[in-house]
Amino acid sequence: MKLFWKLDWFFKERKKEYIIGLVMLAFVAILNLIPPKIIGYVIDEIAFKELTLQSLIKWIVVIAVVAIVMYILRYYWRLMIFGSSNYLAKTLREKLFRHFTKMSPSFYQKHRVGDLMAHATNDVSAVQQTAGSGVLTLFDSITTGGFVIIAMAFTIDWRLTLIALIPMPIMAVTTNCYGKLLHERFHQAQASFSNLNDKTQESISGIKVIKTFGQQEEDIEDFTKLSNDVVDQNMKVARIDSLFDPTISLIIGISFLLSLGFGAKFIYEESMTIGDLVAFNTYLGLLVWPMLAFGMLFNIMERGSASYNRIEQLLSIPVDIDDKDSALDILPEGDIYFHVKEFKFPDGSKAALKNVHFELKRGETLGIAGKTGSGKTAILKLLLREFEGYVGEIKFGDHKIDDYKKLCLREAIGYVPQDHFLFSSSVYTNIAFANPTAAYEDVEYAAKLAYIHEDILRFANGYKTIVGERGVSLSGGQKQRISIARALMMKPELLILDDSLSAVDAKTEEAILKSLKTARANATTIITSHRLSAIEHANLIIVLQEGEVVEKGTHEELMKLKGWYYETYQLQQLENLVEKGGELNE
Ligand SMILES: Nc1ncnc2c1ncn2[C@@H]1O[C@H](COP(=O)(O)OP(=O)(O)OP(=O)(O)O)[C@@H](O)[C@H]1O
Repeated sequence: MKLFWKLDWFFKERKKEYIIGLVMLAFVAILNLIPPKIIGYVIDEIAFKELTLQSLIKWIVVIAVVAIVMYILRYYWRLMIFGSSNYLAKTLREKLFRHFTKMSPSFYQKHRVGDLMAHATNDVSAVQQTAGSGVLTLFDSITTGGFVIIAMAFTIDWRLTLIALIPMPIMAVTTNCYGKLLHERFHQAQASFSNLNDKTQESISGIKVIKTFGQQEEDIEDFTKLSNDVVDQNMKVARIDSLFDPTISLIIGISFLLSLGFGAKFIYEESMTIGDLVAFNTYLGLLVWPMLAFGMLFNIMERGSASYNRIEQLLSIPVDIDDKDSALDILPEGDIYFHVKEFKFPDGSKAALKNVHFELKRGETLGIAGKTGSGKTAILKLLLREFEGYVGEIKFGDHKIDDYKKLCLREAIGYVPQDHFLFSSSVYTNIAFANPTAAYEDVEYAAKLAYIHEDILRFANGYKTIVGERGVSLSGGQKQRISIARALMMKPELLILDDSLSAVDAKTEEAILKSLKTARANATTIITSHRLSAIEHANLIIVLQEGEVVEKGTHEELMKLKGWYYETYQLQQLENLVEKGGELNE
């Protein structure tokens, strides 16, 4: 029942609907008492040979009116209570989604997507049930049960009522035991559903890899294992859940037996009429539902509270990178000042960056080179404030990057990541992502700068072509260039290309870089690349090795150093020549 207290914020929000719904429910419970009483009267009138056609019609009319009023009230309380419970699901889903969008990449490193989806669907719907069926079963079992017992005791016979209630404490004790067992089992059932969800999500998104490696059978086997586990865990729940109905029916059966035996005795002693006993037994029949509802209540509450605990746990994880109270609501602009003595990823064992220092004037270009895993992307992630916890200082314009609102910082940076992601929508929507109301000309201009315009015109539906998961397959280079166009649409103060030209040929790379230079004359650019031709015109180039800057300067200065940069550049030039030679010979 603790869950009801935890959800009091929601019940307060929808107070009016719940009060109206519960008042209607109480009226239904009262009206429910009328038919058995009438049946008792009619039977006594028959027994005493007093029944007339007139009184029979009168009772039939009363029962019909009661039935119609109950019909209307039942419809409206359902609308009020079940309708309102939908809003709880909506609020929880939105809270979770908002929380997910605030979390940094390290949160997503620790939580699996399928698990998060299970929280937002299965757990939310279990909690929704508490606010719908849970409230109903609790209130209905108390009101209907209470009114029926009062009617039995005060309008028929209190002695028989007490006798009929003798088995009830046994029911209270057993259902309590079942409830405790259920709680733990529900937790396990929800956790195994999360695992299955995670597996499904991963298999569907990785289907191409699975097929390429011919791993379908193994994948199906893994899936079946998890699916069996879900069944096993739910069977454990069902084994306890199934005990409720038989236990309650048995106890009600004992009550019937006792009331029949003692009722017969009271009739024999003439302290009760036959009509009273029939009415009493009909009331006892009315107690079956509140008892069953009580059993169901345990099930709903335990499932709901296990799910609500999971949701609360997730929502209580603090946003690790958040705005300061006094965060600046301005877009950063100006020079970049990057001085990091040391940075370790939260779950990294050794420093990803050590003594990385550079300064970049507004409008300049920085090139970052180095072997794979040397820390190039780590620098960018710190600039984007995706990670914190470094020793040092990073400034953008006049302020440290953590002095700005995160949203402002990100709005000033157009980031084209290595692993670009396109949404399942049109090319146009993908490019205009940061500014959905952008004019067609602006989108086309950005596409032209990224050298993707011509390709787009060749697609079947031009800018309206659907791409992404449900759309046409694009080449790696096309995806990269659409991602660049998307970043350019922001007209960012700082453009970051994280190895974003790796899938385009050298000629296209050169053309893109040239057009960026002219179009973004006063804006700063950072390019990381394995192909040094992409950064050779940069104002400053740094070469990283195991997180440390080992070479720093302009292209000419680095060539004179005759170090890693020089050797790699020479090698790549040679490869270029060989490729061109190949082309000439063809
Ligand atoms: N989120 C992370 N958590 C822990 N360690 C990480 C994380 N991201 C990267 N690393 C580690 O930090 C080091 C630097 O990685 P980074 O991605 O910056 O390299 P990179 O130079 O960009 O490589 P590449 O050229 O392959 O993209 C690597 O050893 C990598 O394994």
